[in-house]
Amino acid sequence: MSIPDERDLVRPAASGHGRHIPPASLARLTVYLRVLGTMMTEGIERVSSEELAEAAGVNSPKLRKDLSYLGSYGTRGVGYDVPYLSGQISAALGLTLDWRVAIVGAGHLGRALAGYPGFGSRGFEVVALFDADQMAVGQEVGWLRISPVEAMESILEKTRANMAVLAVPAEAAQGMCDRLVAAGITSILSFAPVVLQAPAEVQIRKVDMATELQILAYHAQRAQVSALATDAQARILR
Ligand SMILES: NC(=O)c1ccc[n+]([C@@H]2O[C@H](COP(=O)([O-])OP(=O)(O)OC[C@H]3O[C@@H](n4cnc5c(N)ncnc54)[C@H](O)[C@@H]3O)[C@@H](O)[C@H]2O)c1
Repeated sequence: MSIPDERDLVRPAASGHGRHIPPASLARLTVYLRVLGTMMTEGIERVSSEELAEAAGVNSPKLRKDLSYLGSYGTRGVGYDVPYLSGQISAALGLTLDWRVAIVGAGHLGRALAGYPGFGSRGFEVVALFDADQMAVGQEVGWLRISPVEAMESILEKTRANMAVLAVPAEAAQGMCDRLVAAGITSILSFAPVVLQAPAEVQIRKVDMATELQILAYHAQRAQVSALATDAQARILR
């Protein structure tokens, strides 16, 4: 490992807490958190910003900027304290809270999410899985049993769910969103390909793989065009 830069030691700075973190930085913080988690399992206690940035696939000025949103700054020659920084990012992302997730819709996606073992270690516990299909109700997915959507409100209360995932068809999404909001859920991740309406205090995140693929295709096409242009220029100069 290289010698850590002393600016790398992260200290809490009261002024930084509660600052708005831009979405791109927020996304990168989750990557730093994952990298730091791996470092902790490897017993690494300190890391320089260059090493952390390289492991996360970003440049170190960007990493420093992202960490500045946590109210963190460093002191020359020490490096980041890995467990401390990890705790600091977790706190900023709200992961030290108890997130109890209910999944609505136990089809292909809902079952895959409910059966994924990786959420627990990242602070999310799937506590309920609902479906409208009576044939699906009662089936086991991992350690969960699919509950009837008719009983959703009482089960949300009993399980103290505070976050929901919508994995229902588009036509059912708004109705289920309304019921979740009426039941007090204010954080919803939706996979349904539809724009959902909800009060301003409700956070809705939409996951749209098709959009992501389109963006990927756009970048791939631009890279191709630029490679062709470079090639053509090289031919002319030859
Ligand atoms: N965002 C993405 O990248 C992405 C990818 C795949 C699928 N999707 C979307 O995710 C959703 C689920 O996809 P899927 O492949 O799992 O579909 P699916 O048909 O396999 O599952 C949908 C499930 O929802 C249940 N359901 C229907 N109405 C319901 C209601 N009111 N309450 C509770 N359950 C209800 C159905 O019985 C079914 O089990 C769809 O809207 C789909 O378009 C999004």
